[in-house]
Order: sequence, then C-alpha cells, then structure tokens
Amino acid sequence: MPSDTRPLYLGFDLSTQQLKGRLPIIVDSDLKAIGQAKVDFDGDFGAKYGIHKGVHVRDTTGEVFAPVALWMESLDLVLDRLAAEVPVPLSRIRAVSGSCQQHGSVFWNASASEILNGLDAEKPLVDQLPQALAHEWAPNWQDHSTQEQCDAFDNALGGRQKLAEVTGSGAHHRFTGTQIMRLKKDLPDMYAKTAHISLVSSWLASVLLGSVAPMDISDVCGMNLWDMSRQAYSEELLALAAGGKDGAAELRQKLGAVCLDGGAILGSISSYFVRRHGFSPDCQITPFTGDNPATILALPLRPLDAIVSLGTSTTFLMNTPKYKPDGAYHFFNHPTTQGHYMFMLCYKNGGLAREKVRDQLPKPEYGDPWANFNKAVLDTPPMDVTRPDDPSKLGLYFYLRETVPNIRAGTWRYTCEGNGSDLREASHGWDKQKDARLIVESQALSMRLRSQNLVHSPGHGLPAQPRRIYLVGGGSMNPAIAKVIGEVLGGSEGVYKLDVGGNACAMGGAYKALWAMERDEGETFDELIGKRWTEEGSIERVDDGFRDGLYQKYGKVLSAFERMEYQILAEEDHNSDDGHTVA
Ligand SMILES: Nc1ncnc2c1ncn2[C@@H]1O[C@H](COP(=O)(O)OP(=O)(O)O)[C@@H](O)[C@H]1O
Ligand SMILES: O=C(CO)[C@@H](O)[C@H](O)COP(=O)(O)O
Repeated sequence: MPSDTRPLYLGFDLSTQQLKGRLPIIVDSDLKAIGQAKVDFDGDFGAKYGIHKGVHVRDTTGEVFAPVALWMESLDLVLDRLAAEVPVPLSRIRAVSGSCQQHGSVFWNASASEILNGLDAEKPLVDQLPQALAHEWAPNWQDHSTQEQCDAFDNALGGRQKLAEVTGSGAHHRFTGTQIMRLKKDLPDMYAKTAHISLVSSWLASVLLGSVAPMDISDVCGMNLWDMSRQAYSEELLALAAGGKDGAAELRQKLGAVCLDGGAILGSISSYFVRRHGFSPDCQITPFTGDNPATILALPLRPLDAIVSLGTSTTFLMNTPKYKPDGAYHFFNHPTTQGHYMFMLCYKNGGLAREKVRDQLPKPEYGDPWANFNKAVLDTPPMDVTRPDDPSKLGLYFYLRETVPNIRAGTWRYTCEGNGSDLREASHGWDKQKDARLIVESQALSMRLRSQNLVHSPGHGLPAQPRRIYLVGGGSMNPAIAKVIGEVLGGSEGVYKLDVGGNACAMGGAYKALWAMERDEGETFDELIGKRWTEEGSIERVDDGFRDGLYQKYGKVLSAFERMEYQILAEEDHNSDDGHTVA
C-alpha cells in the first residue's frame, strides 16, 4: 500500500494536567508514531478557569474537581494543533481510542443525547456542550472528601476484604461509587437532573461519537460498583450509593450499558469533527479506557513484568491472570484480554510530592529544573547509610492525604537499624538534601511492600522481584529516579523507559484502536501487537535493576517501613472527621 494511504490510529490522553493526542502510523510489521500535539491545562487555560495543576481544591472538605468546560475547549484546541503539527491530514485517521484519568465522573442532563447529536461545527464545543451538563464540575481522582461513604462501602458486604473480593478494590475516596453517593447527598437536585453519568473516558468517547458512549470493561472497575465474578453491576452496592432499591434501578440506568469487548466498534465519529476538524466520516470510535489500563497496552507486557507510571500520580501496574484481591490495592479487568487482570497500586503523592521536595533545594539557574534534585539523589547513599553502624533513614512525604496507606498530609522522618529493628522518629530531622533520595526510596519501598505477593523468583536462585520494570510518565525522563527505583524494586532484566515516555497511555489507546480495526477473528491484543512491536526504537535500558546485596538490604527494612506507617496511622484521632481506615 503506498505510504500516503496507510490508515492511522489516534490515541488521546486526557490526564490530570494535560490533553495529549498521539498519532502513530501503522505499517504492516511496525508501529510508528508520526506526531503529537498537546494542551497544557494550566499553561493554556489556567487564568481563565482558575485551576492549579488542572484542578480546583477545596481544602476544608478535601474536594478536588475539574471544570468540564476546560476539557471541551482543550479538545478543540488539541485537534487544531494536531492538524497544524502533523504532516498528514486527519482524514487518514481510521479509528480513535484513548485513555483518560480514572474515576472522575461527568453528569449529563436529559438533553445530552440531543445536544451531542446536533453539534454545530461552526461553533466551538464550549459554546454548545455545557448546556448538556447537569453539573459543571467533574470530581477528580485526588478528591478525598468521601470518608463517610468509604466506611459505608467497606461495611456494606461484611468488611473491606469482602468488598475487595467482589469489586477488585476496598473502598477508596476517589472511586466513582463513593463520589456519586456523596454528590447525591450534597446536591440532590443536581442528581435528580442527571440523565447519564459518564467516566472521563466514556465522556470523551461520547463527545467524539456524538452520543452517550458506554463505559469500558476495565475503567468500570474503578467505581467500587462492578461485581468482578458476575461481570455486572452489584445490586447491593448500587442500592447503597443511590439510597435503596428504587434508587439502584435509577442509578443503573444513569450509568448505562458497559461495553464488554475492549475492541468493539462504537460507531462513526460525530459530523462535528468531520466538518470542523477534517476527520473522515468513516473514522470509527472504539471504547476509551482509563490511563492506567491504557498504559499496560503500550507494549506487550508479560506476567512478572511491571510498569511504574511516574505522572501526577505514581502507579505500579502488572498484567496477571491471577485474581488476588486485597483492600490495599486494585484489580481491574484487563482492558483487552478476557480472564486477565490489571494489578494496580496508586499513590496520590507522586510527581507533585517530588516537586515539593525539589523546590526546597536551590533552583538551577538554567537548564534541567531537576538537576539539583538529581545531584542530591546521587550524592546520598542508600538510606543515607555511609558507615556500617549508621542507622537507616526512612521518610514519608505526603502533601495530600495518601491512598495507600490512608495517612494525612505531612512529612515524617524515622530511623531504624539495618535489620529493621529500633524504629524511632528522628526528632531533629535531617538535611533537606537527603530528602531527595529518601522520597524516591520511600515511594519505591511502598510499592515493593505492597506488590511482594504478586511477584516470585524470576529463576536462577534470585529473590522474588519483577523481571523487567518499565518506566512511563513525566518522571520517566529522570535517570536518578530510575536508578533508585531499580535499586529498591529490583528487576532481574533491568529497568527500561519507553521512548514515548510521558505518552505511553496515549500510545496504548492508539494501539487499542488499531487492534479493534485490524484483529483477525479471535486474535488477542498481545498476539497482534506482539507480532508488530520491536524493542528497538520502543524502549531504552536505563538501569541495571536488581543488585545482589543492596536489594536484600532494602528488604530488611520493609517491616520497619510498614511499622512506621502503622505508628503514624495510630497517632490519628480515631474520632476525628479524617477517619482512620487503613488502606
Ligand atoms: N525530568 C523529570 N524528572 C522528574 N519528574 C518529572 C520530570 N519531567 C516531568 N516530571 C514530572 O512529571 C509530571 C507530569 O507527568 P505526566 O505523565 O505528563 O502527567 P499527567 O499524565 O498526570 O498529566 C510532573 O508533575 C513532573 O513532576
Ligand atoms: O486515580 C488514579 C488511578 O487509580 C490515577 O492514576 C488517575 O488515573 C490519574 O492519573 P495521572 O493524571 O497521574 O496520569
């Protein structure tokens, strides 16, 4: 086929701080990215919407939310930029999918279908679509205003572990079921006016489709409402969120159908995008998923490989056929492979917490803003142990209430012996330079602690650990962070970064659209992408990973790290509004 007629697949990424579109060109045996465009929410629209890092925060309640109109403006703008920046017409795009920040929800009113279907290409989305909303704000995954609702969810089926067994997760502040329950209580008129509820992923798919799109099989698991063994909504949990049996039926209707096939074709793109942005009327929309499920589609991920996503949130992801739910982590349906799951740990205090520590150090006058942070990381030895009898330093750096564990905002500095004994608070703290290494170690130790049941020995007598660790997200550009992650988490075959770096989830979305259109009968995503994907040009080895001796040293302080978390949790007033659920 001549190169200028080969079909293209577009993958969006609507994440916390930006909307990105990546446009890979697909050839017979290769998958090649040919261009991208980006809207930065703060940079492009910060003043207009009064947002900071893509969201509004209400400190008194713990609410975190984003203006939906911001995403409407950003969608038109990113497509204008894409058309200007890529050397191919958008009419060559054959199908679109994408990945969006998880758990956020958009509340549509009863005129949504009519407005979506009748968009006028002469006017921007932001002049027409807000009228289709019942609520101008979308709760964001950093929201932590739902402790009361989390307690109710954890108790509903007989305990947190039971909830995790049924839905793949214990109750979490950000999960959509707890958010819907709170909004129904706080804003009953808004809830009554709501005809449809979308996740951010199905919202973006709806706009592109020109009708309300179904939720996707993986992203639907981020609600605490989906029964994993039945692959259907849990009636009991719907009733809990919506206040009784009648409420459950109404809520099920608002949530709509769920698309069980990640490679389904939902329909042709809305004529708005054909007329305004030059898409072909034959361009197809396939289900959009969450940014984390899409990230595991950015490469053929084998069981025992792990992805660490260093975006606004930090997430640790694995593809596994085993379902071993626990209140401290998440199991989602795999976005493309039935019978497989995505294991996930998710931390709120990821990139922004590292930025806070970085900003305590002198700012480099020019060049890489991370240069001084990186120097401090590399100048500090593991756990700041220089001599054999130095105590090991451990810290927690939370600028927001954390998810796992559910610890309030604050900074804590502790020491212990090399074997994990004699844990005590470092009453005089330590030099700020050391925090740079210690925050990265702390984030990696938490991931190691909570993923240890999921990994086994990769062979050759090695201790249990991931085989390969792939880094993605904005922080994956950072070699000092990569080194510490390898030292703490291991990785018997090394640590790699994806060449698409911060765009892995958009790439995963584009691959999903490709699979939807080009799969043979019964051909799995991994089979199709595995045949065309090559390591060369896709990944780069950035660290050795497992280091015999040092890996075991970090292993010895894991129990002290866990005790430190418990001690801090125990300090919280159990009767305070903050609650004390151990996640
Ligand atoms: N060189 C770097 N070193 C460390 N962190 C970085 C670097 N470059 C970007 N980041 C971090 O990446 C984060 C954004 O990552 P990204 O994956 O684009 O975010 P999101 O998808 O959540 O919008 C920023 O908060 C920033 O802290
Ligand atoms: O809440 C979660 C996962 O459960 C977050 O990972 C969000 O999905 C947002 O991700 P980024 O903006 O950091 O990409």
